Amino acid sequence: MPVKIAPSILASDFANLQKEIEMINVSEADYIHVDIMDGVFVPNISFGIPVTEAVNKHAKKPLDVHLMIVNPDQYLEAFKNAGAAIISVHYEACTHLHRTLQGIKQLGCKAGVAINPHTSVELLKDVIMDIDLVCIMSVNPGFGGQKFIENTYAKVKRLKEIIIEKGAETEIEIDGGVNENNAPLLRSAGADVLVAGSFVFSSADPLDTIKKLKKID
Ligand SMILES: O=C(CO)[C@H](O)[C@H](O)COP(=O)(O)O
Ligand SMILES: [Fe+2]
Repeated sequence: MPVKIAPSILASDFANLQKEIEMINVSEADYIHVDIMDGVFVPNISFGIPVTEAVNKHAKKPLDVHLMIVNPDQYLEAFKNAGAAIISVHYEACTHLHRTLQGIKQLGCKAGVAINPHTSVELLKDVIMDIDLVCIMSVNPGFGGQKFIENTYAKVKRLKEIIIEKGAETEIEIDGGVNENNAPLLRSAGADVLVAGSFVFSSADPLDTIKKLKKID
């Protein structure tokens, strides 16, 4: 499978969101990454359900919804109804992760688990068969435009080993500080999906930047 690219609209121009979505629609991107921040789980507030719904009205690519919120179970159905194809919850925000994953799947969405930089991939071993996508955070969640944490490569490699060992079909997504320098290294470590916010939207030609990321294989 070729690498998948998920531009994060967190770094886009919110006042021209429709235009930004239309750019992603005609690009080689695979998903639209939607960052939901509640100001409690992370020290920032982004946007929520109505904006996700508005994005979905124009989107021609699946919405990859990254919930950086406490009590995610309470909002799963609302995000499904707002258009989410993939819903990722944070490991650190779920007391009953297995139950939460079943809940996401029952809604007909792909079930993702995001892990903070301090969270070991070893903690996912017992639930890996139930996870469609692991989102390894390569920055501390809450803000776009942060510096990539180098330890991520080792985490990707180890997680890939666990997935193979267990015979799971889980995809590995990397989120935070992805750029043209670390993308090929992440790919060879075992990454399947690369989220890119600032790198895409701060570039002079976002369409071309997405194309370049897609070509790293
Ligand atoms: O989840 C996120 C932040 O918590 C964003 O998806 C991530 O930061 C992407 O933005 P950038 O590529 O600018 O780092
Ligand atoms: Fe994200």
